[in-house]
Amino acid sequence: MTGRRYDVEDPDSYARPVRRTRPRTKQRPSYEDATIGVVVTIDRGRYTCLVDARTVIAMQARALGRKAVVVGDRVKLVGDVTGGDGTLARIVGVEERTTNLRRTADDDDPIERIIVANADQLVVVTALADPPPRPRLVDRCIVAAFDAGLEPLLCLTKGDLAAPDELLEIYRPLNVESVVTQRDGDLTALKEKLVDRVSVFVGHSGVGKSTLVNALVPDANRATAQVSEVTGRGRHTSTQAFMLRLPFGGWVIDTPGIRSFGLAHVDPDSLLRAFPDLDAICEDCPRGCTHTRTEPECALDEAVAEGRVDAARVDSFRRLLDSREARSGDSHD
Ligand SMILES: Nc1nc2c(ncn2[C@@H]2O[C@H](COP(=O)(O)OP(=O)(O)OP(=O)(O)O)[C@@H](O)[C@H]2O)c(=O)[nH]1
Ligand SMILES: [Zn+2]
Repeated sequence: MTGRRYDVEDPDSYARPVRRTRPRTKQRPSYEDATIGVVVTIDRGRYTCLVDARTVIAMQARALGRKAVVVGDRVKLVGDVTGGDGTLARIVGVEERTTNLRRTADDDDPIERIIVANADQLVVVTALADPPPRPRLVDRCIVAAFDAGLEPLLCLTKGDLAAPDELLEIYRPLNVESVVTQRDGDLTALKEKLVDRVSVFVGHSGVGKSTLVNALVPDANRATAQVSEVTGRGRHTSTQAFMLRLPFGGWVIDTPGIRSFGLAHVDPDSLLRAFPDLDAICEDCPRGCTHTRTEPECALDEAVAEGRVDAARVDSFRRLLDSREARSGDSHD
């Protein structure tokens, strides 16, 4: 078993207090000499981190407690951080996150989870045809993005099969950015949106997400294969998020295992924050107003009636609010 060689050295030796006579708080090592790495993928307790251009495999030190480490996290590494064959570093800390993309517990998975940390854009990949677009799923992705403080980007694939106009019209009132792509087509517009940013790609099976990622990161397959070789854990099962460096600057995080976004944790005001114009209007709402269609005194209705805001925009915002409710068919399969 290849995993054995990792056990030669006790992975928790760094975390253990050296002198037991000191007060507890002072026993903690400061890890001032820790190296910072970015977690690019996780597989059964092995964290693949990038330190500069080096791949370093690590495991969590016990000192970290039950704190979850996710893809995109910037972590403090100690121990052997050379990335040499058979070496294993330890994660002793997680840097504060700028964003948290999360999903609520659902039937498939009873735990609320952070999926990805520190991303700034959510690329919702949808085919214009084959398979047909599923606007409700797109809505739910957009809600997850706004709630997490990520900017949504609609990426409409298979532009050779159908025109994007109808779908774009649905999202126009929300001012969501979009690009249309097709296989072997010009990706300049998409690349311009991705450059120097950390973008999470989501989309259900068959929309052409892999085709896209492979076109953007020519050695994507090699990178994932290499990691499974280094971790000695067999071929990458393709169920874990995987962060890849874009050759033109920035990162993409492919999320093959994310089949749905549970949204029960999303409260109306966190979504409202993504709509500053509507947010300002809602200052006049009664306390506890949820701004949905059924609210009798929501200030949005008055604003629409007085022509202070585009009715379609309010409608679209409320459609997003409604999409939080779970329904069968919300999975991306
Ligand atoms: N016509 C057309 N077909 C495309 C385009 N992009 C991808 N496809 C095809 O659509 C199918 C699905 O593409 P994938 O890239 O495997 O899709 P995926 O979203 O990664 O799907 P999974 O691998 O199941 O997660 C493949 O047969 C592709 O060749 C496109 O722009 N136009
Ligand atoms: Zn309201």
